[in-house]
Amino acid sequence: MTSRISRVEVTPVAFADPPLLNVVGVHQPYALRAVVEVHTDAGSLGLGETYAGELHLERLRAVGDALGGHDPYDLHGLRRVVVETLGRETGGGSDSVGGMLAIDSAVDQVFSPFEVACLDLQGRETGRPVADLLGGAVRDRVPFSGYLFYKWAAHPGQDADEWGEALTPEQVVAQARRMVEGWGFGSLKLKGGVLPPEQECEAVEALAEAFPGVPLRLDPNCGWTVETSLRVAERLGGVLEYLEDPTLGIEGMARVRAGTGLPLATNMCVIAFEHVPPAVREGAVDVILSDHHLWGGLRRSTLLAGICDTFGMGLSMHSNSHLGVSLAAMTHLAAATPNLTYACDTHYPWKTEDVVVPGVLEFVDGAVPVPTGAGLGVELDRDALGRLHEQYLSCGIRGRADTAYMQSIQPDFTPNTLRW
Ligand SMILES: O=C([O-])[C@@H](O)[C@@H](O)[C@H](O)[C@@H](O)C(=O)[O-]
Ligand SMILES: [Mg+2]
Repeated sequence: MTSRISRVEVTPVAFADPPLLNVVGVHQPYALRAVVEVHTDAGSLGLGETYAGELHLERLRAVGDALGGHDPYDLHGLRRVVVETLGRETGGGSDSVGGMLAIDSAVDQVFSPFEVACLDLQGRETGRPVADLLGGAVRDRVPFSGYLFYKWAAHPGQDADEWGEALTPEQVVAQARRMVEGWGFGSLKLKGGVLPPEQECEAVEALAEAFPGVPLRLDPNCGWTVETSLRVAERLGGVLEYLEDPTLGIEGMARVRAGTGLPLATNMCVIAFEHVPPAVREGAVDVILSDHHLWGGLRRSTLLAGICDTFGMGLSMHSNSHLGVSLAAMTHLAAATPNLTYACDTHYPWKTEDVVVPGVLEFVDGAVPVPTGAGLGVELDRDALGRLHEQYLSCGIRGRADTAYMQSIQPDFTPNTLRW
């Protein structure tokens, strides 16, 4: 008899996050995630992980409540449940919601952790790794890039963390050294948009000198005008593997791309399927950063990969602060995506706490060996889940608010978007 979903648990957790700086402010002392568990009446379990802002949690719970009796192998039906549930929540079916973008994007984001959990469950039941359910692994290890951030030594009122301050080129190089020595990363990405572009160029040049031959990326999250982007592209043309989101919007990116031979990548102007046609038409980008949390799960991410392939665009992978369930899902997806040839982003080295049992997800020479166990190959550490849930309840943070947190420390701060 086909097993049916009997119970869904959505558990928000908070884990310690260092004061990483970006274009809109600084990371709060805790990052939030939601762990999704899908249980069946046959005793099977599947895991997913996603964002944990309050509205998103509400939507996850509404969908979770609607999933009782659903066949966990029916992923198209699962998507219909998400569409119907969110449609009801916004006062009608998605067809009656004007604009579509918000609702469609919400559907993808809410669908994603349930899809991942159902694939994990299917893998556990069939004894196959999730990569096998996505067409099979084409690589047995997935390279990630070391993700460097300008940062303060500590959150206000706390002792310095183990990474220390990184505000100068020398400190950025020291941070990179720690990443390379600790995790073996063979490529590096610097989060920019924090300091004037000349200073960020100096940091990249210092990295190039300290790590000859290592592919480098710079991502100012639209901190620059088109003119500044072109100036930076000229200066760093021989140094960067790609420049990520130097400026705002498809049109702005297309203007930069028309003036440089340096490949441009994005996780900001192409974040949903409807953005792909205008981006292709206008020649806005060379590389799209996929993200299964945003693009509607693992199978839709492989659809995006096919589209990139068709249009001759490169494919890389985006990351936000995340835990081990997501790292496992990212690794299976990347393993089963032939044209994902760039090292993937991950915030994983920045966290000190996790919800999965340690030992499966290890970085070896900058890559994560694809878990070979059934499903995602990771197990929940129930004590850790409980502890991080308690931390969520007590920390008072209910959504990501980098700008508000920065303004609580520097009241005159305004986001650096298009500042330079
Ligand atoms: O964690 C951060 O501060 C990053 O800036 C993140 O929010 C971005 O979404 C991301 O890493 C990116 O590549 O743009
Ligand atoms: Mg980016």
